[in-house]
Amino acid sequence: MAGMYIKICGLQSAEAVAAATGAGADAVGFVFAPGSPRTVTADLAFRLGREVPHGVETVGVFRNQPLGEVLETAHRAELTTVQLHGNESMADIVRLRGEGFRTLRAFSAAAYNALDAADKVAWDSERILLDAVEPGAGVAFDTTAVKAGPPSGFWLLAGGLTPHNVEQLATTLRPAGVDVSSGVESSRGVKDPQLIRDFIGALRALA
Ligand SMILES: O=C(O)c1ccccc1N[C@@H]1O[C@H](COP(=O)(O)O)[C@@H](O)[C@H]1O
Repeated sequence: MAGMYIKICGLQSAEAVAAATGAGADAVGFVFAPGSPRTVTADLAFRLGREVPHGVETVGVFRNQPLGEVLETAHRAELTTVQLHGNESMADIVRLRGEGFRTLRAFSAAAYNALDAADKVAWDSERILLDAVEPGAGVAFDTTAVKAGPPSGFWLLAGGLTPHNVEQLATTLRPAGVDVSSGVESSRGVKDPQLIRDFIGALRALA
């Protein structure tokens, strides 16, 4: 698991960013999706992003927002990466890449399984994330969906991960990486630096 990609999402403080990057996270996430308890402004994400070591991705999380708004926020916050959690298209991904951003496209396991064969091939060539139906709610991922036919390319596992279950789920499902938010919080929307370190430590301890 030493090579597993780890993203810690929904950060709102310098302390949480330091806990994630200090423990060896590959990516930190800032939520811009409306209605989340973790939403930040572009200015705060920019300031927090300045504390992130070179090589660690700074990911903005969006959900069904107009692409112009996504681009403006991503440029203003100087993000490296845009994560899309709604009905965004492959054309949106191509446009974002053209503007210099890396991308992650999230699907619920059920939505991914419902893709037709051609769409699956297309999305498998992108970096994708498989999540619970309600992202950011600590709801467990439906593992049966992936056991039937996991993506063939780079994919992240998310949804209800914690320091206690991540090693077992990652070992069983074999994603390229994992993404967590609720499972490293002391209460909804409030990150716990020790839980962040425990989560990363649970994976990094395994060679
Ligand atoms: O974290 C949020 O509030 C959020 C809101 C809207 C879309 C995505 C969101 N977060 C993503 O949800 C998973 C983490 O889920 P969990 O809380 O660990 O169960 C991760 O992909 C976040 O980027």
